[in-house]
Amino acid sequence: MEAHGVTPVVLLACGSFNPVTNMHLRMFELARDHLEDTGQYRVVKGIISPVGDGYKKKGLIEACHRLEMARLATESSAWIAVDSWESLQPEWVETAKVVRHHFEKLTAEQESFDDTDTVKYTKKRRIEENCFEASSHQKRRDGPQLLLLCGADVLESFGIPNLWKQEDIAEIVGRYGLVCITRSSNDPHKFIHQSDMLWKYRRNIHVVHEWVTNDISATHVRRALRRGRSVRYLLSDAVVRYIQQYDLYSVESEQKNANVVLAPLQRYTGASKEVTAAAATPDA
Ligand SMILES: Nc1ncnc2c1ncn2[C@@H]1O[C@H](COP(=O)(O)OP(=O)(O)OP(=O)(O)O)[C@@H](O)[C@H]1O
Ligand SMILES: NC(=O)c1ccc[n+]([C@@H]2O[C@H](COP(=O)(O)O)[C@@H](O)[C@H]2O)c1
Ligand SMILES: [Zn+2]
Repeated sequence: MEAHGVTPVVLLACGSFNPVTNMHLRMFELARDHLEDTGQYRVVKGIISPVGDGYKKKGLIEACHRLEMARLATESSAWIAVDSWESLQPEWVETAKVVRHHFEKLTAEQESFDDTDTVKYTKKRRIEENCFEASSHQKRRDGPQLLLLCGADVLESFGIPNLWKQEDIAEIVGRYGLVCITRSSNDPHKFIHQSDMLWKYRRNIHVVHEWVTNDISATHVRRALRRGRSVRYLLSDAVVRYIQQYDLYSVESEQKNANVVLAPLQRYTGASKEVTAAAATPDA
């Protein structure tokens, strides 16, 4: 039983995880501390959802390896797990759809958990209320609230033309909510202030300031690996061993999708699959 007024929360992080770094895991810890410190939330679970190969990002290695590395990295966590659904889809899946999928899964789990006559009656009444205003529709049910967890670069990517559909951004921040971790060179507060849509839903966006600036990025890690440099302590030891075992990151692997347009840009612009200089994948 939750303390009165405390909302259980599940955090969902979508991304390439190519490979998963210690900073990806830190994001979850930072978000949990921040949310629980408000006294309003209790974070019950964290989910890492690696993107499918259909995303076509430059240097993106096979999902099976990215999934396995994420599994190894989360083995020592009691509350963060990896979910393979997104990465197993044949085509790239919009993030709004991934969030929806996990929300429906959580709802189904909750329903099978509290399937008693009394609860059935309450649920029937809720269905009749049929209210979908902002993230309040999540709070009307007893199940946890689902929040998308991301770094400030992903939030700022909402402003890149033809990368995100406006209705998807509205659904993510309006219906579910977002936790955004600051990242060097990004200013999420300024970005929210400058966007009418994000400003409208600002109460659903939790900005977490990372005071111990940590600029690990998977791009830096892949660069170090193909130069034969150590990446120890940037990734968990099990992930480092796995990368060595399968010799995962090389000059060749970085050329994967080098001539292919990123899936969302292909989908929203109808661009041909071949890349032109202007449509090259943005790096983080
Ligand atoms: N150092 C960091 N600080 C804050 N957020 C981060 C950091 N590294 C990754 N993230 C966030 O983790 C999520 C997954 O990111 P992603 O897999 O793209 O990692 P990345 O390190 O940015 O990789 P790449 O360099 O390949 O883009 C994104 O929401 C991203 O913003
Ligand atoms: N329109 C969209 O839904 C959209 C666009 C761009 C990236 N994304 C997602 O954001 C994440 C970004 O990952 P990267 O930072 O590794 O590119 C991925 O999970 C990707 O699927 C979603
Ligand atoms: Zn990135």
